[in-house]
Amino acid sequence: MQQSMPIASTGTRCLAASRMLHAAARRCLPFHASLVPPRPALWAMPFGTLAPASAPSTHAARGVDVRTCCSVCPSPIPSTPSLDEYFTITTPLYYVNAAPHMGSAYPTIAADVASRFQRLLGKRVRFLTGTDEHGEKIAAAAAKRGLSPQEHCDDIVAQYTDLWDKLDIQYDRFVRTTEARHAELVVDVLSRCWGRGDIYSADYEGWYCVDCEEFKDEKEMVILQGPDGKPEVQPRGCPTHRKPCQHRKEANYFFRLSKYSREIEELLAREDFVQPASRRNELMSYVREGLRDFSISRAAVDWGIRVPQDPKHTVYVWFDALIGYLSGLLPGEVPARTSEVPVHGWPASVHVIGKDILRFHAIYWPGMLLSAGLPVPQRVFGHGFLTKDGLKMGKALGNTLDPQALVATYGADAVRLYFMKEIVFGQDGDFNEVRFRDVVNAALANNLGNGLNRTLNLLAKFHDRTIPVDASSLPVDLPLRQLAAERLPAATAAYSDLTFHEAAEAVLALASRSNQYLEETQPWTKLKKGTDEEKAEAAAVLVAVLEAVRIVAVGLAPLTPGLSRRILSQLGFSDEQFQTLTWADTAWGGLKAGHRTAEPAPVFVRLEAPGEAEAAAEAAAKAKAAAAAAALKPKKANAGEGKKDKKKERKQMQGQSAQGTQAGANEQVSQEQPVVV
Ligand SMILES: Nc1ncnc2c1ncn2[C@@H]1O[C@H](COP(=O)(O)OP(=O)(O)OP(=O)(O)O)[C@@H](O)[C@H]1O
Repeated sequence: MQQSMPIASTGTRCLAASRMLHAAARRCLPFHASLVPPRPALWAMPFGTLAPASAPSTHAARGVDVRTCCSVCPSPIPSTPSLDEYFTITTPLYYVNAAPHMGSAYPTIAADVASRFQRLLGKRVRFLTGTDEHGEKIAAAAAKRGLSPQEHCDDIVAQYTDLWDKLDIQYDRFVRTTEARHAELVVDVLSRCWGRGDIYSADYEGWYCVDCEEFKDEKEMVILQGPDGKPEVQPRGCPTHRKPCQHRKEANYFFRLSKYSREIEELLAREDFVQPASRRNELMSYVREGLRDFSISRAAVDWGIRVPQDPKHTVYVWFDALIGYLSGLLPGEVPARTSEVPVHGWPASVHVIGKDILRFHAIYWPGMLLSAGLPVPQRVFGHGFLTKDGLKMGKALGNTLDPQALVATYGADAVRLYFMKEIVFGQDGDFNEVRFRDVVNAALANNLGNGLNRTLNLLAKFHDRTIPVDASSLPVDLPLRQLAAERLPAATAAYSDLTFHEAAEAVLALASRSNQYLEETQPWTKLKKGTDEEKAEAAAVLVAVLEAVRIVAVGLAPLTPGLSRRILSQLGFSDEQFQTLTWADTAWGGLKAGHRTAEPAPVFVRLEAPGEAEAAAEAAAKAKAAAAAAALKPKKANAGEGKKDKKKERKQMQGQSAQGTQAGANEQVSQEQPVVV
């Protein structure tokens, strides 16, 4: 554990240093020297600015490792490679008061999509997710279940990791705030803030929302309606949780947030710090009204990290949880020290969070980081709410949608695509299951899956599953090639901006156009009866469609990784090739003459309502039995027979192979798919 210095001496040393800013501090501690006004905003400094190689440092002069020599007087922060090489993204650290719901899955899917895209770009991605496990709400939830808080947390965390696996979430690190290393880092950060004179003891009185774990300003509280529509006796309530707030008076330790008002205001003035931009104004006016210090300890809460300077207190759950973004980045083998943080992917490129916790991330958190001598995150994205009857879906209200059931019924790709495509990231959105099936079927089953299957069947029938010409040899003004050149850059920009619905639309437009192109050109006719020239033209159409679908598969890989893998497998690419894709693979020209595709099989099974799926399966089984019975009867010459055969043949040529029914089978399709190397 980190040593805890007596408060007085800690404060004295730092205070002394800051009084001597122009003299000794400048000589001895570059960190303190950085406080000498005028100074540029810390977030504007590139890595290494806090500890320029040329800066005089007594630490360095003494030959001491600057990262570990001093935790009380903050040591200089070592530099890391360029920020451009990194992409560090975080989800909220979810509060484990109850099982995850669709609202918990939503930002995690978004962060996964963003990080998969950045990996394709070749960035060194750190995707951090995890859980916030301390505080009175957790202790109460555990007691209600007759479990110890730790047992309760372990159980809920297992539900999160299981859900992330089922949703195909490829995180790099799952942080838990009950980890010993996390506690060590919290103590270290707290000691730094203490050392800066930013922590003091005071009484506080106010209205507390236990569900938010936050004191509320009276003016933001809402009048709650009683069951008969009349205001309740206790009229003050939390605007998010619609529950009464408790009036509390406590002696706590406070963080001097007000000291960082100017820096935070400057930070918010930066256009790209808080996104979407519409959320910035709200925060700006909150800051302009004057930032108040916030309490960072609780005397009455046992389930938390002890404040080493006063062990009667535990660290306030928000001060504790935010530091999870730092402890989660530290690899197991390095000491859990603040000075290690910037060499392991900090600052975050983006924190993805809900709009409910924007104030903590865009105001309190930067204040804490500035005090601890760390860079602030580059971007904070406050997404909207999934709602039910106009209210935020949440664990506290219990009005949730179960993502486990949704994935079990429809598969991960469908869930991922729907929420990213249909709800503008940043705005609120409602869920409707019928619409969900319609949207996903239109995009993935009809346009993409069916189009691919039809084309592959034609290729199998007329070209022995072999690509006849290089896709790169097709004319640059070919409609599909032109559209790909236009839409893929749009998708690149949209993924970078976290406007996922635009990315999905840009890529899917190519899938839809491919299907249309197939209808327009009708290659099956020419392939069957055409001249040599016409046959060559039709072959080129097949290549163009398959190449477009290949590009769609790469372009959709961040959104629907399972489906993309299945498509590429159908196109004859190995699993290894899928694992090593890059965004450059969205360029036209990947399919080469002589390349063999796989035996055609559906890549996406149409979604149907659970009951309908069973009914359809039953009907299919009956039809099969009837066909088998009919086959046993002696055949009669029949004029209609030839026609039927023709129809059947045409259908086969168009590749309209019977697609299965239930979407759960989509995952199975992927497992059963032969991978052609
Ligand atoms: N309805 C929702 N829509 C979108 N995101 C949500 C929703 N509910 C929770 N989240 C995400 O989870 C984050 C908060 O995590 P937390 O574990 O506190 O969830 P919660 O369900 O809101 O909890 P509670 O209902 O107890 O307040 C939010 O900032 C947001 O990113």
